[in-house]
Formats: sequence, structure tokens, C-alpha cells
Amino acid sequence: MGWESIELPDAEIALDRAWLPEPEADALFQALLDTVPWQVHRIRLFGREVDSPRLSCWIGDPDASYRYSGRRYEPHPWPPALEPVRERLSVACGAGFNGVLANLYRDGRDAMGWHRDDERDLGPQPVIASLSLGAARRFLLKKTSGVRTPHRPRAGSEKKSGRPPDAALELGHGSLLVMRGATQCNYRHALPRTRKPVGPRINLTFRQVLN
Ligand SMILES: O=C(O)CCC(=O)C(=O)O
Ligand SMILES: [Fe+2]
Repeated sequence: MGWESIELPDAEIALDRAWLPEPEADALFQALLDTVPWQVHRIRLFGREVDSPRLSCWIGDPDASYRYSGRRYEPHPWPPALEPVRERLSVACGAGFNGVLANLYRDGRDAMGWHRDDERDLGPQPVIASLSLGAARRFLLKKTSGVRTPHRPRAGSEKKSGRPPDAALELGHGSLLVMRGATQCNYRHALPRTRKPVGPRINLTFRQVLN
């Protein structure tokens, strides 16, 4: 197995479908399910603030607070089960991470709309390392049509748009997706709902917040 390059123009995306060995992935999934203080985050949708359709928690170093969708989240301390993973990720990606956005998709109705991980606090070319655990779900990427005003917050980010996605990746248990370079500038991504019966999934997007 190992790294597979996802060939998309003006992006740098790599996927390792079996980055975390299964027994470790099982243990991490259960530990996070049990110990993370899962919360409903509020997001902006068509100018309104609504509950996001998933549970989330911002985890990080004490000084790594994170602003997105018009809100500021103070970090929850690293759960012991995540510390070694963070170390290994840093080595695998050649980049440091001081925080991770944890998302719990309880079933196929939970989802994430189209957006970019382009918050000002992440800097212009962030390395985003996305580790998936539990049920496999489809992750979509779509090239943006032009340059957008830099550092605009996620307002309206969950909008639908007609064009088909440029890539659809199945993110399974223990898979690691790394996006870097100009990826966030040129692509949006989403995790759509599904009608298939699917169990819970946890996704961890490791980030380096500059402050
Ligand atoms: O759940 C996923 O795979 C995507 C999560 C994501 O895009 C994010 O947390 O910004
Ligand atoms: Fe994202």
C-alpha cells in the first residue's frame, strides 16, 4: 500500500488507504468515541447560524484557539490516545500540528458541506492531515472557478453547486489524506450525506494554527 498521489491540477493531495494499522485504528476510534467531549458546533449557512449536522470538538495545544464560521473555539486538551498519532503524523507529513478538528458523523445523515480549510489562522498554504476512522464515507473535491477574496470566513460555505465533483475518494478506517500547497486555494471539499446504512465515522483534520 503506502502513498497514492491523487492527480488533480493545481493541487497536492496524497492518500494512504491503510496508514493506521487496523487494531490501532479500532482502539483509537473507541477511545475517541468514549472520551472526546463531542459538541454541536454552530455554522453559517446562507447568512443564518444553524447547528452543524455532526458532532465536533476542537482539540489542541493551550495557545491554539481556532476561529471558523464566525466563532472562536478554545482548545480541548489532547486525549492521551491522540498524542502518539500526532507525533507520527508530523513525521509522515514533515509538518507540525498544534490542533485537530475532530468530527463525529453519527450516521449517513451527518455530513459536511462544501468548504475550504482556508481560515486566516492557517496561513496561505496549510498542510491538512485528515485521518478517518470507522465507517467509510465519500469525500468530494471540486475545483473552484477563480480566485476568491483571500481569508473570507466560511459564510455560505455549505451551499450546493451544480457541477459534478472533480474527484470522489472513499475514506475508510485508518486512511490518511494529506492536502497541501495550493489545494485549499483551488479546491473545495465536502462529505455528502448518504442514504446507505452506515455506522459512525470519526474524522480528524490535523492543522497548524498560527498565532
Ligand atoms: O470528514 C471529513 O473527511 C472532512 C472534514 C473536513 O473537511 C474538515 O474538518 O474541515
Ligand atoms: Fe475541511
